[in-house]
Parts: sequence; structure tokens; C-alpha cells
Amino acid sequence: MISTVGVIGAGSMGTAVAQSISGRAGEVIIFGRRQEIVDSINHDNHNTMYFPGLRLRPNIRARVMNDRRDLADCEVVIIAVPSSEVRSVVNAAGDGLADRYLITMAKGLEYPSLKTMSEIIREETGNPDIACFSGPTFADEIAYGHIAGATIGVGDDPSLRATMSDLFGEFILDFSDDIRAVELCGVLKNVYAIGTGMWDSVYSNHNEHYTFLNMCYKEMCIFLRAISLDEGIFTKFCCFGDFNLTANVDKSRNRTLGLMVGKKIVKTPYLESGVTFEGSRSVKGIIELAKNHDIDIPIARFVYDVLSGNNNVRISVDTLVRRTA
Ligand SMILES: NC(=O)C1=CN([C@@H]2O[C@H](COP(=O)(O)OP(=O)(O)OC[C@H]3O[C@@H](n4cnc5c(N)ncnc54)[C@H](OP(=O)(O)O)[C@@H]3O)[C@@H](O)[C@H]2O)C=CC1
Ligand SMILES: O=C(CO)COP(=O)(O)O
Repeated sequence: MISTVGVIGAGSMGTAVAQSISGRAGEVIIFGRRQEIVDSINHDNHNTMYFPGLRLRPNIRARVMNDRRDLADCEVVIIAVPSSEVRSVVNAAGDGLADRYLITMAKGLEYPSLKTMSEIIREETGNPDIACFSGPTFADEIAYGHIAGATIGVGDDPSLRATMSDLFGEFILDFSDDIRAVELCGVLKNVYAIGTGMWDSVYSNHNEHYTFLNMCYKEMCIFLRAISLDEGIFTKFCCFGDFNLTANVDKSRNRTLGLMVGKKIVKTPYLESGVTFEGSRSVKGIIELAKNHDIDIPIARFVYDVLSGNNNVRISVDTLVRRTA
């Protein structure tokens, strides 16, 4: 059994994954930035801000981010903060992330570098032992122990693979040695989830919904075929599963953002609500990446145009339909 696992990020996914793996590790330390969350975990076994009704296992404790005393004791460190924060958080952790296994859960793309999270982490730490975890994994459902599938993106290091299989033994797992492709699946699905929300704000029939879903998945596969070294990526949890979960289910923040923008409930793409909308931050980078690979992704551009306020969703949807027809 792995003795100590660190989880950086005391939000939805950090708390959920801490609960999920705590049955497979001696101790889990959640590193959060708010003292009140750290205190609620340590004094009451609850993260009252994110999962007030969930009693966390007794072997989960918390530390404030800048208190890195315990980071050195962690054999494995999971990074579960929004992608926009990964570089600064990893940089702040400094050499506390060297010489141990690192796992990223963040689904975003840095702009304008177009780097994925594992690439940023490796750049900041120099540590090559990095894996990623991505799939149809709503945090609340993970937190309460429901079944979920996930793709582990990991290189050919047998020890790291074994550690990932052990740590995430509660999940149904598939594996890919193309870490970047697994991460890009998580980025793409968020963009198409926003797009599906926008589409569904205009069209309400089943045929229309699933026609658009197919259009999105086709565009996602064209993109992945151009960049992925893993020919099987299309049927892995990080791809088909997570795309469908996020594009179809209103629990998804990205889909909800698409619905809200499509219905003109919100205007600014980068909302100050404090909610983590990964897709709106990554769409520009996806468009740039596609251009670099000479790939045409009209739906991603549709999403970007509407989020940027360049067009109203009805006009954009109509253009998309006529363009694709
Ligand atoms: N939620 C989900 O269902 C899933 C999320 N993910 C991915 O996990 C990643 C994290 O998302 P999620 O947990 O949902 O987001 P949340 O908004 O629920 O939580 C984000 C957490 O990160 C913390 N945080 C933000 N900035 C910093 C910082 N600079 N330093 C330290 N901590 C910081 C927040 O602190 P504070 O509480 O103080 O704001 C919060 O605890 C995203 O990339 C997301 O796509 C993946 C699968 C499922
Ligand atoms: O990645 C997720 C589920 O796998 C969470 O999706 P949202 O960020 O759209 O809520």
C-alpha cells in the first residue's frame, strides 16, 4: 500500500479523489489554500465548502498550500487545481515535487504556449515521472463512491503504471501511453460540451441534439487522428465516455455555460463567478493547435465566436448548419 499521497487542490476533484484513494493509501494529505477548508477537514472530517454532507475518511488530513512540510513525505502527488493555476501552483511547490510520482487531473491547455498540464509540470519540476487521469468522472459521484471509468495516460515505466493501477483501483481503467492525447481529449470534450449547450439552447429536438453530438465527435476524432499516437484513443474513457458525459449532462459546468451563453443569461466568456469553466479558457488554444496541424474545426470556432461575443448564437448555429450541410 502507498504510504502517503498528496492532493494539491481542496475543491471538488481534489476532495473527491482524496476520498476515493484513501482506502488504498496509508494517508492522504489535501493541500488547500483556504484555512477554513483545511480546518473543516482536520477538525470535522468534512470539506464544508465543497461536500458538506460527505464524511471524509479519517486518514485524510489537510494542510494549507504554503505549508509544504508534508509534501516531502508524499510518494505520489495529485494535482487537482484548475488548469489556469497549475503552473503557478507547481512552481510554488518547487523542489517538493521532485523525485516522486506526479498525477495531473486538470483538463486544460495553456495559452499561448499550447502546453498540456503534464508538459507544464515537467517543465516546472524537471520530473519525468508524470501521469494523467481523465475520464467520465463527475467529482460528486466519485466522492460518493459510484462506479466510473478513467483513462490513465502514462509512459512505459512499469512501476508508475503499477502505482496508478493500485491507487485508482476503485475505477474501471484503460491506459494510453500517449499522455498528451489523453490530456487533449479532456480539453476538447469541454469545448464541445459548451458547443452542445449552445446548440441545445437553440434546438430542442432529439434528432437535432444527437446530430450535433455526432458532428462534434466527428470533429474531435479528426483532431485526435492528426495528433494522437494512440490509434485506440477514440474508444477510451477519456474520449468517447467523457465527451458524452459532459456534452449531455446538465451537471457539467461547460455544458451549462453553453446553455447560459446561448440563452443570453450570461455574456462574458470568462465569468467572474469563481466557477471552474475549463472549456472557455482552452478553446482559443485548441483553435491555434488545429491551425498548426492544418485541421479545420468549424464547431470549435463556432464556440469561440459565440464566447467572444462576435456573433449571436442563432446566427452562428445557422451558419454552422448551412456550412456543414
Ligand atoms: N469537478 C469535476 O467533476 C471534475 C473536475 N476535473 C478537473 O479538475 C480540475 C479542478 O477542477 P475542480 O476541482 O472541479 O474545480 P473547483 O473549482 O471545484 O476547485 C478548484 C480548487 O482549486 C483551488 N485553487 C484554485 N486556484 C488555486 C491556487 N492558485 N492555489 C491553490 N489552490 C487553488 C480552489 O481553491 P478555493 O476553494 O480556495 O477557490 C479549489 O479548492 C479542473 O481542471 C477540472 O476540469 C476533472 C474531472 C471532474
Ligand atoms: O470533467 C468533468 C467530468 O469528467 C467535469 O466536467 P465540467 O468541468 O464540465 O463540470
